[in-house]
Amino acid sequence: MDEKLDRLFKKIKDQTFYKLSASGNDFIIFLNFDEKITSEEGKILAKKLCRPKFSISADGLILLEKPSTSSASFSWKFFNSDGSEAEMCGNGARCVARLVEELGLFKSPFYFETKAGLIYAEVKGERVKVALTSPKDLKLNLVIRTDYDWFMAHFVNTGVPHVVIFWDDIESAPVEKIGLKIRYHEIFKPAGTNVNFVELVEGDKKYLKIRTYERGVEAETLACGTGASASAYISYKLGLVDKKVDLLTKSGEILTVYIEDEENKIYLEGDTRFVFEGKIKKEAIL
Ligand SMILES: N[C@@H](CCC[C@H](N)C(=O)O)C(=O)O
Repeated sequence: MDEKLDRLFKKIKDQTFYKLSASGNDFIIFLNFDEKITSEEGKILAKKLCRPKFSISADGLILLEKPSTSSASFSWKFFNSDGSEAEMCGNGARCVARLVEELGLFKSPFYFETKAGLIYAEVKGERVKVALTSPKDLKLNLVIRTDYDWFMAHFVNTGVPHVVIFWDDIESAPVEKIGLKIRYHEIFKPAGTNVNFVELVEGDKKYLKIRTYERGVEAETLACGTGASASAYISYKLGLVDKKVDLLTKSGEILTVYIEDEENKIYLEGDTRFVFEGKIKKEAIL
């Protein structure tokens, strides 16, 4: 094992890590309130521990840390499984809120700090509701040309960037083929974007079907909270759905989004699962 990894393993070998899942979007979480694990080490841990088959496997890794403001109970650093740091993660937010409540660290409702801003969380057993940061940079009716085809799409930032494309039959949506092309499309440079495919249900303004190609996972995930929120918000702005929408995710679980347009607020609610806690073995980071 190289010296850097050896030093990192010595730092974390006696620490408990936690694994939680929010509608199939799963995360490894460390309590890093002493900030022993640096950001650079968080990036390494995400890339090593999120690997399926060779390690724990997850869509992202989260370090919980002290807040920089008294209006927050804690802060976090969020890393995608490719090691890239993201400003926000809706399902990750639901998982950390469930964890800190279960561990008795904080009693919800509370706020916590992310790079996108303060996130409000309410925990009721396995069900967690979070308020995202206000949606920004809304762009409707974009024509996105790729070397494969052109697409009518919409864009909004719900803490992280999201493109939304309406698709007739979600089962047949080329999520990874087209997702990849749009995720890196020049109009979204340099940060890139997540890409959501959304199917409307005839005559039902309370229900959508969604699949998401996720930036930083560089694949389709089973659910994406900020993606569901972006898709519901854009559908609402286009007059296609009501203020409360249930979204059927790839995992088969339902995420519910509430749009408080007057406050420019989006609430995301769904179930969470607390699936594991334990210590890391050295081979998990080799
Ligand atoms: N799955 C997350 C999104 C996490 C961040 C995303 N991968 C990005 O880098 O933009 C969610 O539930 O919002």
